[in-house]
Amino acid sequence: MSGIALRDVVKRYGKGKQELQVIHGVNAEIGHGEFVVIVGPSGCGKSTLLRMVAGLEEISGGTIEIDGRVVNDLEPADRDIAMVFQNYALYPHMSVFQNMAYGLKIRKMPEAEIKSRVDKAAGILELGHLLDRTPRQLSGGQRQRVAMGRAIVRQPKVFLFDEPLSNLDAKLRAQTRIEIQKLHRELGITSLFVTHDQVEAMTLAQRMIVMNAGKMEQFGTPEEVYHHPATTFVASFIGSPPMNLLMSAPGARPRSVMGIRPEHLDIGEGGWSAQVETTELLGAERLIYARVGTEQIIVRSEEHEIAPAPGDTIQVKPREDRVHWFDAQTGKRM
Ligand SMILES: Nc1ncnc2c1ncn2[C@@H]1O[C@H](COP(=O)(O)OP(=O)(O)OP(=O)(O)O)[C@@H](O)[C@H]1O
Repeated sequence: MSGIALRDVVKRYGKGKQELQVIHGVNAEIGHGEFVVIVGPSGCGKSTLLRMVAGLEEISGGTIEIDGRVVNDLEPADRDIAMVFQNYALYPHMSVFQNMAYGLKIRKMPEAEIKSRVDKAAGILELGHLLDRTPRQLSGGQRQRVAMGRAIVRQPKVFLFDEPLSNLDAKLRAQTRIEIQKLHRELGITSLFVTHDQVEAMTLAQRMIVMNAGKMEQFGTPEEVYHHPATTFVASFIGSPPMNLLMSAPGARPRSVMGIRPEHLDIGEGGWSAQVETTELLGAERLIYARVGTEQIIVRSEEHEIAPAPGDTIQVKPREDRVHWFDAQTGKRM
């Protein structure tokens, strides 16, 4: 089974006084054919984790297995992985065909097999009509597809993606996201995908690893992570706008943080009195920024539901079955 297992994985950079631990014992089992996204803020260690799987960074502690085999001491070329980077790293003087074929050529694969693999990948990625162009003659999205094509032709056990969409504009990013999903459905190759963008993570992942400061905060499906965040960090990182986290709202419990998503605060009679500070119309919905006592809250309402002005008082009521409780000290879900 060509899954990936991370066991107590640790990373330290530097030596002696300069030593800095950036990954603190990560454990995760990624199933055969699964698409897993590693998401977290800048500097949380997600690229480092991916680069350790790739063999581009030494593993300071623990083990990484690919396909049931410990790869800690294997060179990147011997790990049967293919990586797609943010900067596509295409050879500018080679054609699209040559770029996609290059990795197979240096492995001395027969010409006919190379041609058949490149043609097949070009078909899947709709690059067939561009094979004679050089990267300069392509759009950003097309270049990214060539970079993916180069990974596909290798027929690796595992795909590793390091923020591959971050150089594309918003529209192209959404399109390429759909292409990557399609590709995964067709090829079913175990994939690890790094991004700092929670929307990208939610839409692409079968399961996601949420990282914070070198630790794994949660590993679950997008639904689990959204509806049952394991910590206050996950609650505020996933979801836009983030979950309201309140220490002193009416009904608060001692030493606890109450969590309630903006869409789970109903406007109407009863509940909390909230002073409106400002509102934002986003099209079909409106965000209302308000104050309950000393707490700041965000309410998400339907556009037609209510249009309060700054200074207005509205009544908001948390849906009881949608309230989350976290330990105020540890931030963990209770
Ligand atoms: N070669 C290095 N030497 C020392 N520290 C490093 C090195 N590479 C990364 N780090 C540190 O390790 C931590 C994790 O970095 P990493 O690049 O994995 O984060 P990231 O989550 O991928 O961030 P980003 O989204 O900004 O790329 C950071 O604090 C970073 O400064």
